[in-house]
Amino acid sequence: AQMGARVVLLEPGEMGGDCLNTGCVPSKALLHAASAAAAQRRGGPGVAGVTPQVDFAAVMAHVRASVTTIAPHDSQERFESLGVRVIRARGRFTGPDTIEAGGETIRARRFAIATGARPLVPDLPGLEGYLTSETIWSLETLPSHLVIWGAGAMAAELAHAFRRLGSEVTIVTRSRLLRSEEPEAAQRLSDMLTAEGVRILTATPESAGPGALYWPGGGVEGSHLLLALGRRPSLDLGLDLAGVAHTPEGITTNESLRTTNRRIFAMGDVAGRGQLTHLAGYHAGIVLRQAVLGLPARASAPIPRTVWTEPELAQVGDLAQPGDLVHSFDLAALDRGVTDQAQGLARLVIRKGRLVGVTLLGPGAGEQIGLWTLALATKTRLSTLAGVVLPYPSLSEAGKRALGTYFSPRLFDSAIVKLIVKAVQRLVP
Ligand SMILES: Cc1cc2nc3c(=O)[nH]c(=O)nc-3n(C[C@H](O)[C@H](O)[C@H](O)COP(=O)(O)OP(=O)(O)OC[C@H]3O[C@@H](n4cnc5c(N)ncnc54)[C@H](O)[C@@H]3O)c2cc1C
Ligand SMILES: NC(=O)c1ccc[n+]([C@@H]2O[C@H](COP(=O)([O-])OP(=O)(O)OC[C@H]3O[C@@H](n4cnc5c(N)ncnc54)[C@H](O)[C@@H]3O)[C@@H](O)[C@H]2O)c1
Repeated sequence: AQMGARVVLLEPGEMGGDCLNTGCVPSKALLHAASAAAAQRRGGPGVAGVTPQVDFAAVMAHVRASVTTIAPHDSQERFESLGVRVIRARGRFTGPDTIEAGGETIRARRFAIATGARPLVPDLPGLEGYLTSETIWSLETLPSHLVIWGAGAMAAELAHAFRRLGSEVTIVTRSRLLRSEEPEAAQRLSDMLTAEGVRILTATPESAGPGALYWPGGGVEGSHLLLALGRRPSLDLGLDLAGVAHTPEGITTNESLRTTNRRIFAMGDVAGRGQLTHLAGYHAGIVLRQAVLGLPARASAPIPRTVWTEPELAQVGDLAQPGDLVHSFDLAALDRGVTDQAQGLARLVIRKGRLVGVTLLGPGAGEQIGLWTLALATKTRLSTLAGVVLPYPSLSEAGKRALGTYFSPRLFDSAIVKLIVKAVQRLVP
């Protein structure tokens, strides 16, 4: 709209979507309060830890206040002030270039589908009265025992937060915690959650009750059950009438995010290429270039991801494949790691002399991953990265030290280097 296009926005729910109302923003606000509680409980060297006094109603007030403080940015009023026509109704395609919303039929040259995803609720006997990422934010009292089914990013973050605020927490999972993340970093994070008292059980539930899951020979009974089994793309949009192909994983798109109908693009969670807010924002830019400016664009940038626990687990690029070189550095071996009693690691994946993936586990990992994302996006050479001067003493040095373990043997164990040094020492005055 700001560039002069005529734009209609359809939204039946809260403006701002999942991230603002039920995802990133409330979860990070909750984690912030949980971190304060953990800091009190932990204390520090020569500083006694104390039992935190948690006022859960006040914690949730902070969660809601965070949402309402950010909400004006995504509000109907703001979009209208920018010249967008906002219709607060669900859209459904009625043909290849028409969509119906709120009793109106809208014909358009271009469409961008960004309908997001909804929590996966499995068909399980006795499953009722459960919480999801959409309903957990209206809790008024701290759950005495939160059972979380699933072990992805949402489970890790919310287990962490509720445990630190004082709930007993049990995660029930069919595999390890954060199974799509780098295995050692995920295992270390899992061990840290366990050390804080989160119970992790491996089981395949066959029935449920209020706050409870049961499997052959066992089960867990808590006060509340949270489903964290992933989110399924919202596809009930009349896509077949519009000639838009899709699978249960999302709308089928090419690298330019075009669907099987040339007029229609898909972006964000519904495109089935990952579920992250910054990915959705990146997709929006790719679609805008084509739909508004008529320029070509492809979604090919490296996308970082962070699990916002303490320590944070941040990754960009590829995980190691057979044949890759993996170089790591432990925060405990770093000067700042020693002074700050920091736990974590930096791990680089090198393929054919090029950096292809980075994992950081540690304080501030989510902030530091930006630099590595730039390195991957610009295909920066390893030698250039090794030459970057970083502030001492910082935890960001871990990545550079990991790179050092790649270069050291090449520099210090090389007969050629030794010969050159000998010659230089003899010849240079
Ligand atoms: C607990 C939790 C924590 C998260 N934390 C993070 C995080 O820290 N960082 C991060 O990057 N991501 C995080 N995410 C993921 C992030 O919230 C999503 O990836 C992001 O919101 C996706 O944006 P989107 O625009 O694709 O979809 P959404 O934000 O889901 O927006 C889709 C919108 O489409 C509307 N809609 C649906 N159907 C129709 C229809 N037929 N017509 C019109 N409108 C329709 C919906 O009402 C909704 O408002 C988190 C998610 C959860 C659940
Ligand atoms: N910090 C972040 O960026 C952040 C935080 C929270 C959520 N999110 C996003 O929101 C979305 C939802 O989060 P999530 O953690 O629910 O999804 P997820 O896909 O990350 O994890 C789903 C978990 O459920 C398990 N699972 C799925 N089906 C199952 C079944 N039938 N039985 C047993 N286990 C099953 C999976 O093995 C996995 O552990 C994700 O796409 C995630 O990327 C992002």
